[in-house]
Amino acid sequence: MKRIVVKVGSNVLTREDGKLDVTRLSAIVDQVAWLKRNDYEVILVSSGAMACGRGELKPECKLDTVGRRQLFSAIGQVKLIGYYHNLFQEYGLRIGQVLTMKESFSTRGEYLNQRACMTVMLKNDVIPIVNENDTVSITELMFTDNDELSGLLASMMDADTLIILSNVDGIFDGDPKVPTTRVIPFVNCDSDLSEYIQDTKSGFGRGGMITKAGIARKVAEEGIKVIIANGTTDNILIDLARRPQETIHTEFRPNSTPTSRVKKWIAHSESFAKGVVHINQKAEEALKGPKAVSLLLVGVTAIEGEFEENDIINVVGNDNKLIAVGRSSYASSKAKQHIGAHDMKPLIHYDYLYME
Ligand SMILES: Nc1ncnc2c1ncn2[C@@H]1O[C@H](COP(=O)(O)OP(=O)(O)O)[C@@H](O)[C@H]1O
Ligand SMILES: N[C@@H](CCC(=O)OP(=O)(O)O)C(=O)O
Repeated sequence: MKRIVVKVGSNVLTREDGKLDVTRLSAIVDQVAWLKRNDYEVILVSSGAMACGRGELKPECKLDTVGRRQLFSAIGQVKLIGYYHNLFQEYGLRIGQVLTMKESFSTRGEYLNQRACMTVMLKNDVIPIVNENDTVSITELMFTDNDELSGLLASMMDADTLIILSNVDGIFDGDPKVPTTRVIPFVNCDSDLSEYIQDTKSGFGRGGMITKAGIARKVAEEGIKVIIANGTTDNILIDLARRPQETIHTEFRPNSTPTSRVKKWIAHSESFAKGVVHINQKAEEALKGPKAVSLLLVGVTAIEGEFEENDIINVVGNDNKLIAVGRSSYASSKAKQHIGAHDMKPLIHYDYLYME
């Protein structure tokens, strides 16, 4: 059985007037039902709460961005999940709602709890329908958008494929509005797409194509195939499953050596880091080299923050650019005492070191 995470973006589910496109939502349900009949396990990450709420009421007074988000998503999520419930029920399929937030993945324990929740649903043939809990996740620890959430889930659930549905056919080799630009069919983990992607977002989306491509690359590096395709195209999910070669999309080719489960967790934990470790040029070269190496204290030049053994820490080079994320084998107090020291156990063992 193949496990797929399907992310349906705001732009797929929103009409031009900002309200929910029920016809499109229904078409997505039809396609997911087809996937289920064809032995795919599906986790659906669905945006659309705001779109659903927007059409429901006119606020009594002028609201700021946070207030609007809280109000509309609170009303909208109920309606959104109601549509999914009714439409999937027509196919005899059971759904479950998962509202989550970035903080719910911040420790290994919480991460495993989220995984257990999804696993028990899949085992019982329930389709998880996931969205960020927009009513309460308003801090800087918000997901950039649901692309980030779907990448995290695909990685956490060891999915075979992550399909990100947006309102474009894939990543274009220039501005998608220019008629001469074309969709890039394949992207390798090490390709640089920065010259192609514009810093524009479609009407109702949050992250834009830059974050989508960043997430896609990270997930593909972990050994999961990532597809970016157009969710407004009829039967796109069925066509991607049945005749991918003839179906327009961008595929991020998965790395052939899959990442271990614990590294996958670390890979998506950068924002929960409790400390920052600065390393010298030689250490940076060693980490980036072809051999698998641990980070030794001898290459460390400075340590910021207070952390305990097993906390997540970020590793930066001379230019302060993030090089790696890892799990510390020391508390910061002890590590700071031994900066530059030889013959000590590694600060981050290779098994717990994820290179950016
Ligand atoms: N090179 C590119 N190829 C495709 N889309 C691009 C590119 N550069 C920028 N974009 C923009 O990214 C948008 C999709 O991202 P986003 O607004 O976050 O959608 P969603 O809500 O579906 O996640 C497209 O509508 C397009 O305007
Ligand atoms: N959680 C929000 C959507 C977040 C968002 O816009 O994400 P995206 O569809 O990736 O641009 C909602 O349900 O309205």
